[in-house]
Amino acid sequence: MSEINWTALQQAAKDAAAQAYAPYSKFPVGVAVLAASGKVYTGCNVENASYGGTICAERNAIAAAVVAGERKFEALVVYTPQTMLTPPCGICRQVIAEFFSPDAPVASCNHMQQQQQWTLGELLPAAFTPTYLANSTKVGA
Ligand SMILES: O=c1ccn([C@H]2C[C@H](O)[C@@H](CO)O2)c(=O)[nH]1
Ligand SMILES: [Zn+2]
Repeated sequence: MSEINWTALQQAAKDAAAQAYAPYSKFPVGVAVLAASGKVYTGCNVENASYGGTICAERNAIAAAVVAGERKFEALVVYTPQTMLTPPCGICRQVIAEFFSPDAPVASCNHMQQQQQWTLGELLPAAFTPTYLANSTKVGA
């Protein structure tokens, strides 16, 4: 694994947060993901008048990377202009687990230059991953 440039990832996540569409929550979020290719992709939260249609910054960043051909990732950074450092929500943890290994770092940073870090395995232990599907036995087949 290459050395992770946290400062660059934090700046990319902050720039993405500036594009957040969050008129309802007023809670802008930006995310940067580092792909195994070395490229960085970003996403912001995109809310909807039908609140359940909202998509988090994490999932938008991962989707942007996937459409560019990426399938493996080394790090994810969340930026929020909040005093409390916010980890990804449950749905996003599941989407992160699809493409990140359990020991991959997931970090949260803010406008106060603070950063907190977890591994994906800490955020989502015993994750349901594609491995389980590959090992499935068809009942009745
Ligand atoms: O890690 C997080 C947490 C929340 N949100 C978004 C969803 C919604 O637009 C707003 C408030 O929950 O923040 C994210 O994008 N990422
Ligand atoms: Zn989320």
